[in-house]
Amino acid sequence: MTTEQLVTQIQKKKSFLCIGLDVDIHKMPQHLLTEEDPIFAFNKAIIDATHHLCVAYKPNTAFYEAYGLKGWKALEKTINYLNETYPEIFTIADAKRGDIGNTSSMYAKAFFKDLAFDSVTVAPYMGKDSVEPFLAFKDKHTIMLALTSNEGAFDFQTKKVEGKELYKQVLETSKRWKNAENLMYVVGATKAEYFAEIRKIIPDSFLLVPGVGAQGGNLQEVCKYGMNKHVGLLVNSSRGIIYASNQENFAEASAGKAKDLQQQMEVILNN
Ligand SMILES: O=C(O)c1cc(=O)[nH]c(=O)n1[C@@H]1O[C@H](COP(=O)(O)O)[C@@H](O)[C@H]1O
Repeated sequence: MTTEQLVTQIQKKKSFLCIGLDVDIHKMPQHLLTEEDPIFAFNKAIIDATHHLCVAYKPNTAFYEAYGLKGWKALEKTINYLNETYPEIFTIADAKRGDIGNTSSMYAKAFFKDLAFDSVTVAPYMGKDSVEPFLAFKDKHTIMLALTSNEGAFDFQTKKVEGKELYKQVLETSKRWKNAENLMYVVGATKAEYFAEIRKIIPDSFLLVPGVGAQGGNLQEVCKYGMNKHVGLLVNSSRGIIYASNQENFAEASAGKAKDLQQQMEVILNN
């Protein structure tokens, strides 16, 4: 999917919501456990109930890898279902990959070709040759960790190296890489006070913003400092939406939570 197509969807749906499909079989409605593939059954129900309220879904691969082959199969069924049924949706494999060049090429192939995701999250730590293999894919997007939502972000990312915070160096340096137009960045919603500085370095890039909902990030604050003229934000909530209820009506309850966020986004977009 191109960035222009993503922007069109945001304008059409009046939403820049990304729903995180972080499935934990202990938290899902227990009546689904009798299904042949409970993880896929859960995802399908959530997707069918919420697809009109969001523009992206983000399965975090950890929640699938934890269940071995069955989990990977459910991930494959989920991305195929999204691509076949709702091709207008932007898909994110939250895998946080990155390795020496030839290994990164295989990771890129796994998520962009075999599983046909629109984007994948990547760690910047190993540098240019670990990220460029992902950037080589046309109309695919590499979402690089910049300033993450967790407490540990202060261990390295905000530390100054040669007078400048590491996350700023990540942003400035990566802008010069080959096919950098395919880069997006992760900035945590819990770090709203950093968005203005970040926008000075990357005014036009899309930002994936996790941390609204269960981690306590504030949507209005994020938008105030992080939004650009093309919106430029994908705000993610996972647990806050998908575990709204573990009863028979779980999908409806998730749609209610998604609608709450979508309506707040609509107000922001109309202002
Ligand atoms: O890359 C991510 O998506 C990510 C980066 C980050 O800084 N913080 C963060 O929470 N995430 C992911 O975003 C999701 C947040 O989930 P909830 O806290 O349940 O909304 C999880 O899949 C996290 O792994």
